[in-house]
Amino acid sequence: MASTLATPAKLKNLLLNLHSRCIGLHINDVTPKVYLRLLIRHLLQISRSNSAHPKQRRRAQVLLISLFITGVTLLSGITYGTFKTILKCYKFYKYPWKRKNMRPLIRRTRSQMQLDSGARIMYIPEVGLLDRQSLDDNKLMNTVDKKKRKRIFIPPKDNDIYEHDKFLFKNVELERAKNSQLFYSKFLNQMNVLSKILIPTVFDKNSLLLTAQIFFLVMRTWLSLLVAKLDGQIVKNIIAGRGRSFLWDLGCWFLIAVPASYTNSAIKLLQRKLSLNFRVNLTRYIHDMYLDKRLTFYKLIFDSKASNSVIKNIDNSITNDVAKFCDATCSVFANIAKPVIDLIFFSVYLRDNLGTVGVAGIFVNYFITGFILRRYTPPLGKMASERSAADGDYYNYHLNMIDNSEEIAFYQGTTTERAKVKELYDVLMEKMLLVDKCKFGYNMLEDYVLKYTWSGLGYVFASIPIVMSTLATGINSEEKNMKEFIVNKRLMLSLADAGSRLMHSIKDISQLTGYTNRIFTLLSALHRVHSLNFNYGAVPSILPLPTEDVSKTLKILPNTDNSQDAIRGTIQRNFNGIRLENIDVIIPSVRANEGIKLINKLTFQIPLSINPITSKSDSIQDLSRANDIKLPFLQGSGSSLLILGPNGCGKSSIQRIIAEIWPVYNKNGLLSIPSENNIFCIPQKPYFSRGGTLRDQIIYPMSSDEFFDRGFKDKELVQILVEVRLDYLLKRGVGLTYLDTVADWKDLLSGGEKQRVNFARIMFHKPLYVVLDEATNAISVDMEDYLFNLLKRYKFNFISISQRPTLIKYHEMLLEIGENRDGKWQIQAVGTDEAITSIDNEIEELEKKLEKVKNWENEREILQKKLEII
Ligand SMILES: Nc1ncnc2c1ncn2[C@@H]1O[C@H](COP(=O)(O)OP(=O)(O)OP(=O)(O)O)[C@@H](O)[C@H]1O
Repeated sequence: MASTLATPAKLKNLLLNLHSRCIGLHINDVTPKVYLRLLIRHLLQISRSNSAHPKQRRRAQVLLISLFITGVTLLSGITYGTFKTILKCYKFYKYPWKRKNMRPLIRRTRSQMQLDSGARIMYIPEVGLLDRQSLDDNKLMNTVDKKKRKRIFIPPKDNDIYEHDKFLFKNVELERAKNSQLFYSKFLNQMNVLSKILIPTVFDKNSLLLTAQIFFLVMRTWLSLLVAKLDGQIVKNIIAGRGRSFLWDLGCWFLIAVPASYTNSAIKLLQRKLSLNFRVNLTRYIHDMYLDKRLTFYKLIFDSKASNSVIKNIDNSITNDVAKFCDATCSVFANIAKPVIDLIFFSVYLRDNLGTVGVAGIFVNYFITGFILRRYTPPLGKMASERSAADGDYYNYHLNMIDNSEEIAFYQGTTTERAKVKELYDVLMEKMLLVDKCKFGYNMLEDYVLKYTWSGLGYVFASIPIVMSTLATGINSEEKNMKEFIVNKRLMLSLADAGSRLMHSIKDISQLTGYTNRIFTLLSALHRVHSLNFNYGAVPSILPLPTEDVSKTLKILPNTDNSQDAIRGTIQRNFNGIRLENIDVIIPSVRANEGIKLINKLTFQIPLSINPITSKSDSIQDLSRANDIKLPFLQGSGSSLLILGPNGCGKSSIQRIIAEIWPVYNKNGLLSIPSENNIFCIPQKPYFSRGGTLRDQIIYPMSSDEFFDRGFKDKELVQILVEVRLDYLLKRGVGLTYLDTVADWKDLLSGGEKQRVNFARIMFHKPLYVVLDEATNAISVDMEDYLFNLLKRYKFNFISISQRPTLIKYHEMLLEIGENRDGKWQIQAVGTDEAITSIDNEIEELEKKLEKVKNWENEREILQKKLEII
């Protein structure tokens, strides 16, 4: 009993003694209320006063800083907790339906909204980590519905930035900086340009994160310094057998451990967050150029660097390379900043202990070893880039196989495909193994130098001051020496660690160089193609194709001297019709207008007569009217043109020129087209978006969000499906649920059905002008007849491209492209419906009469024979 009573008294005594012995503070009669204030005031006093004992002063400083850091950590934790609690209470009252487990009054079904400014707001379901792990997919979807959604604001695209950056990229590409600078580094120049995308302004969120990271890095180094000192102090106390001081220092040790562990986690979190933010910025930047109205994603195939692996496997570049680049940038920054800050702090501190010569010795050692390591670093950047390319090739080939699985199965092409996949896999493995093989020797050298040589030398340098002071004074104070040695050794090891991390980062920088180069190549290509002056890869001074005329082959292109001027045709938009005037249809290539010419000076227009005044006003009205399904069908002039010609003569290329995805090279070529809402091009190969519903396929390229936003109803789609005779598809589901079915429609629908969906798209969008490329070649004759009559009934103006003359009867005009591939063509009016029907009838009558000719001849012979007998 006595001992239990004595224990609190003993503890109290210990605490009082600790205060008075370690920092000279007497707290016998102090109440807990005033204790903290008194302690801080006393610590401040001692740490400032020159008369205080140096030991006490240092202790006071350490304590003050530890108290400050712990206070800040606790305060930020409490503030965050309070904020979260207030937020929860607010939501609890703001959304009563959540409390009562009811449905909200207005339910958001769509994932994004477009604002007037061009900005978008997206809603992403937030599902906690635990929920994800414990639920299967179906349950997950249900839970997502009930969980809160995260709101993401995407600012509108600023086109000026892209126009401005285009020149920055071009300058670095042309290496203009090389001439004006003494030291030129391609990597640094590329990184300089890319950094403006990663951190656009000084006050950007990312620069704040970066500052926070630097702050925590400095704090980490400083805390390590404190820990090193405390370590030495603790060892000294143990050896001297000072229990109280030992306990005091141990208390400080645990106190410092709180901010130290917080700092380490914060550094990792900030590095990850920064990397993700960089990825968001970069991906957004790429998407803005790659997926916009200038059709960069299509035109990239014509870029001068289209054969580069970065552009060839652009899917891999946009997804994998961007992520790797952002991770590598952040980790290189942390890997360099950490040791550099360590080196500065530790060397300043060590200079007091080891002297200038000692620190200089350490740095000379660093530089020599750094030089050796740099000398033997394998070209990791290049290898990383090659490995990434091989990765992309392998992945892409698999993707290609998935896309064309049915075709390959029909051809029984498994063996060939397997050989190709194996070859690509072997290349990938070889590249990966090569990287590891190259790293093997280097890692050995690195380990020997950094781990063992440096720590060995560390012991030498750490022992220098002890040996020197022992020699000078002749006294060997074990206790003091032990403390000094422990502190110096810890700092030396930290310094060696910092130095080795700096050396390790040589390898990381080398890898980063590879990724930077890939990303830079990707962005330069995107800038080139996105530019309004994109010249479809025209290169000046390229010889024209060899022709029969030898003298011609020797001639250097006159028109492509300046590649910017390669495209000289004129495009007139918002025209109330489609008109081509003197247009040379040329395959885009490096030879520009000297490339392969498919059709010469093509000239035609639909409708036949266009009033230039109505053209202007109609095009403005059309923008608001064209897509409104509630309005009756537009009563266009119903003109039609059929383009006939043999395979490969350039029929689809005319459609490409009308759709503005191929250029008009010749100077006197004039292309006049309606506003983009009024023209609809149906490509030869039907396209179906992946993972979409049947509704998404019918309304493509409109999104289902827009469909509902604009007040369209499913029943209108049903009406359209009835028109194109696809309504039987709906019977596969209950009610209209089949419209919501998500499937791989490209594989699910038959060839003819796919083409009929194309007609449903036309009926839904109701453009004034339609260009159809072999849009009915998989459809039966009676259905084809019905669909063309449908187009005529609703008075669409349409251009059909085909090689079947049977389609002539559905068109008013016929454009025939020559059989001889000499670029010649002719256009003629086919006539009205009545005329064609009458011609058809006449032909039929004549054919019937011809069938009877034989009978008549037989009859004549019989009659003649009878006459002879008589
Ligand atoms: N991106 C391209 N690069 C190089 N050549 C191309 C490209 N696109 C088309 N061509 C070539 O242009 C020529 C005309 O192609 P186009 O698609 O216009 O033919 P078409 O008359 O529509 O033939 P078909 O009736 O078989 O569809 C073809 O010889 C084709 O190989």
